Amino acid sequence: MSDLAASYSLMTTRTLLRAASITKSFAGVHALKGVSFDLVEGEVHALIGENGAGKSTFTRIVTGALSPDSGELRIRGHLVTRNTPEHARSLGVAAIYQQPLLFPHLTVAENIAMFLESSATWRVNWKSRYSQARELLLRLGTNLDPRRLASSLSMAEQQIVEIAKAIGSNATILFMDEPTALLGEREVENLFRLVRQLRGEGVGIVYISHRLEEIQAIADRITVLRDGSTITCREAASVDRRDLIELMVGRSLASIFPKRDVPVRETALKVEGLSNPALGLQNVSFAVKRGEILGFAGLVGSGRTEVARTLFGLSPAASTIELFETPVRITSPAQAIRLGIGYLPEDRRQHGLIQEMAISENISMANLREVSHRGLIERSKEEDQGQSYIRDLHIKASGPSVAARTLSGGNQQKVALARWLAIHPRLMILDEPTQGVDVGSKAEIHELIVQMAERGVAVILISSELPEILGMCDRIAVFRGRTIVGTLTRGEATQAKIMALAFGHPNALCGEALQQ
Ligand SMILES: Nc1ncnc2c1ncn2[C@@H]1O[C@H](COP(=O)(O)OP(=O)(O)OP(=O)(O)O)[C@@H](O)[C@H]1O
Repeated sequence: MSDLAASYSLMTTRTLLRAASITKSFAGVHALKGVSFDLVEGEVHALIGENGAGKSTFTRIVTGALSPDSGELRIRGHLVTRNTPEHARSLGVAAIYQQPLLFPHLTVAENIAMFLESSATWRVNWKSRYSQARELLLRLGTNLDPRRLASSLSMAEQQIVEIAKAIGSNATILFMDEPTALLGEREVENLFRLVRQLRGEGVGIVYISHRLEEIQAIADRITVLRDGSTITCREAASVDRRDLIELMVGRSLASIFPKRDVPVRETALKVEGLSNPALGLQNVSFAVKRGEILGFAGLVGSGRTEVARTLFGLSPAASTIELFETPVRITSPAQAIRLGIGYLPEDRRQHGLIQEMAISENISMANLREVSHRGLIERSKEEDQGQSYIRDLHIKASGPSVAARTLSGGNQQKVALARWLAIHPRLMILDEPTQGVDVGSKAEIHELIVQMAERGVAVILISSELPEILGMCDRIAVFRGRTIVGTLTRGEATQAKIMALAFGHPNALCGEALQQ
């Protein structure tokens, strides 16, 4: 028996979950070829792997959303032969996903109650619903109002409600699939504090993330999946970031942030005193040149995404901006696209891909002219275009005609990016472009961004990952309170300076102040 098999065959009283040789195929795609994994009480066990390695499929099998083709699954000592979401929940399994799944027209308290109360509870005790919700949210270190409608919450706030739901159900086995993807630094710290607290209470946490710094900060053990198989399980303290990357991709990676110096050309976009009362934006001023990558840093809700939405015409501003020396007032996304503006949004479920449509249709959507002849879409042209992006962006898919929903999260992100590359933008706004993307693909997306800059595209890069912002950008505009509070050049920017500006530390107003 191999060391790996031996370690998985040991089942102690502290073992919460044990999966052995799990396999799963989808119409010819071998998603899991033999996954073994175990989780003990009071540990954070990270599950990592490239996009498409099988992490979500494994999660869905343990949470009862999918049945495995073969293999053995034991949850808290029970051999699970026919799993369902209800059964998994009754055994103490809960999961939090990267994309919150709240009912938008219900309040925070109602969303939590819907999840925790049985449908047989007809008499609604509003007072206890609200106090229960408030108590859970306070445990998470937030004073979010339980009476707020879910539709009014930011992505980070929605994620916090998801976590409150899981915690409220007293889960002892908690899957967290990219839980920090939509959170800012402060929320991540809050979450980690809570994860440690839960671990101390004996909860076992399966932590899935592409952010290796996070894995190293929070995990006790790490299991690496590659192409649907378990490659290794290690003590977190015994491996470094480079080891993890090599174990995940099966090769070594030279550089994660490959920013090359690109000559900066004339001004592409000049924004002066931009306000958008509907989004709370006030007096935002900045400029970005062709060939330049301008970073937008700041906490979630600080105004970064709101500026992007305004520039793309999703929520029009009252005033004009100057695009390639021409004053324009952008009132719709269609107009923005005609003017050469591409926008990869942060929330790809809402504004990103159409899940039932083919990869090629999703890619051609914003520039149908390129694949049409005399007003009619030529499917073969569309598929050729899809195939070339599948090749260039290393999208893991069997072909351009498969539905977007069959792709793993990271590969969907690449399809969303391809859509905007296909419009040949002059100004590209990328909101968290590498969110949920594995390290290898991340390096590829960074390379694509640099190539865009080399072709003279002006790029605005919004990211909550400071190493990404510092590694990729020529200048960094820092947001706080829905305006820009300062910009830093590549040379002067440090993580500490950006954080100080973002949090409003009085001694940290370095860099050129934009609000003069
Ligand atoms: N419903 C489905 N139909 C067809 N193929 C699927 C389906 N669900 C998953 N797959 C395939 O199974 C493989 C594993 O996908 P999975 O989503 O588990 O990967 P992952 O490790 O979670 O990736 P990511 O990090 O991108 O989220 C991928 O090749 C994916 O395309």
